[in-house]
Amino acid sequence: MTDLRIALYQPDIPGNTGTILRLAACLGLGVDIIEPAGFDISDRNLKRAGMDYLSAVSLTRHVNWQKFDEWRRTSRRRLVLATTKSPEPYTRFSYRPDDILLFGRESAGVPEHVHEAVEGRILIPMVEGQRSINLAMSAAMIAGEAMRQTAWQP
Ligand SMILES: C[S@@+](CC[C@H](N)C(=O)[O-])C[C@H]1O[C@@H](n2cnc3c(N)ncnc32)[C@H](O)[C@@H]1O
Repeated sequence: MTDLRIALYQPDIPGNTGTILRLAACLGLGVDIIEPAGFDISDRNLKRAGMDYLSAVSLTRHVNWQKFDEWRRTSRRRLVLATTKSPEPYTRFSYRPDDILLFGRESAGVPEHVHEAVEGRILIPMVEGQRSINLAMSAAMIAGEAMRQTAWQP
């Protein structure tokens, strides 16, 4: 497998997940949802944001972090975590075409053990004093840079 993927760690807000699923459907990116999510996949706000694009997404749901991590290690993929706690700007990181871009939950990011399990940690630099960028916005920015560097073709 060589597809670039977006993974969402226990997402809380269905509209963000729907927006990311629509982005992935349009760009041909795979998506992994690491459960438990804070909503059901049939949530009407997810459907409103994802619209009819949802049926076109290559989506895999993983029952928990452990199962997801086992799967991605077996498939020898790197995990690249987007986090406000990294000093490394996302534009300086060298992406591979089969990387999994991992994003934390809206309420709390990812726990420490997930932070430690990944191969890369990247930051979208922000103005001093600002806390974080919307999950779907940060996914679009980082996926865009990874696609640019790896000459991704939908
Ligand atoms: C709304 S933010 C989470 C904020 C959360 N309170 C925290 O402390 O991490 C949701 C996710 O978007 C991504 N994100 C948001 N802003 C980011 C930034 N400036 N750099 C890298 N990732 C970012 C991260 O993956 C983050 O876990």
